[in-house]
Amino acid sequence: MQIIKNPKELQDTILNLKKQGKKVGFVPTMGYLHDGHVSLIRCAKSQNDIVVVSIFVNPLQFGKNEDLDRYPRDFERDKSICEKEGVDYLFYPDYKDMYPEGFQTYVEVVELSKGLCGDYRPGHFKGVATVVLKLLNIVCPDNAYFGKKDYQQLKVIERMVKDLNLPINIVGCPIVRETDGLAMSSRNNYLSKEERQSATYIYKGLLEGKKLFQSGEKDPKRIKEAVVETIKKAPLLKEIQYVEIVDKDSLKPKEVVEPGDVIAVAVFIGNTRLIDNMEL
Ligand SMILES: Nc1ncnc2c1ncn2[C@@H]1O[C@H](COP(=O)(O)OP(=O)(O)OP(=O)(O)O)[C@@H](O)[C@H]1O
Ligand SMILES: CC(C)(CO)[C@@H](O)C(=O)[O-]
Ligand code: BAL
Repeated sequence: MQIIKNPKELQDTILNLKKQGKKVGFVPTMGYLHDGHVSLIRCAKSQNDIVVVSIFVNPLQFGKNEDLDRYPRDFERDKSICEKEGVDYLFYPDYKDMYPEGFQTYVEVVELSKGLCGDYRPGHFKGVATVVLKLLNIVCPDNAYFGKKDYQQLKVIERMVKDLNLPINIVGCPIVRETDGLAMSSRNNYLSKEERQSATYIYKGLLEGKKLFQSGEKDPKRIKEAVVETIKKAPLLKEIQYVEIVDKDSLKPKEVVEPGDVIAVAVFIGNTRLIDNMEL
């Protein structure tokens, strides 16, 4: 596995490989890799000749009072996971490589960045779209892999790729969960033992919502109530930011719930903000 820090060097390397007819798969991450990331890497391995993983904690997508400084980082550990998974190139740029002096170009996917996390993390999806467009332009992949755990992010990126005619196939991958249902996330690392236990109520809440829908309920208010009531049982719950039932493509709230809609939640367990969702 080759580790490359310089964007131009990676771009030249990949363009050369593509001239040789190689198919390139790309998995963008912020590092502190877990089995959710590994599932994306394995999917990329199975569908491409060359796999590129990036690790970059993108300051542009963090709000002023968010966790940029304490976001977990362990490059050596990430490196050995990537090596073990057969990654070909690990892109590990510095801030100044991604945002050199004078940087002033941003991308905004206007409507899909509103609602859900967009309401609680102003500017977040502008930061995500901008860095992902840069990464896609640097890596020039045929396929790029994103987890459905960050459902709104996936939709924002799919839309950006479509709107800007990028010749890239975006692949959405299933959520990987711990055995008790908690969606894997680098931020789970912040949780104390008691908070980790409380966090299991998020998945339980989503399951309650799905169960109610499967029993015939179509009123989003009732389904939301069932989700909220269950999540409220979490002893160390600090705040439920949102529980919404949305259309899987437009992310607009539903009046009548249908198969394919998505229940999306964001909660604080202690000081840790966790998101999750479930397709109905
Ligand atoms: N449990 C998971 N299952 C599937 N994909 C995941 C999972 N967790 C993260 N991903 C995906 O991995 C990619 C990189 O995400 P990121 O590095 O931010 O990890 P994360 O665990 O989501 O971190 P965070 O705690 O910041 O949300 C994204 O496409 C994200 O959706
Ligand atoms: C897509 C991404 C790597 C952009 O920084 C990040 O938002 C993430 O890890 O989900
Ligand atoms: N996993 C999405 C990146 C973020 O929360 O900033």
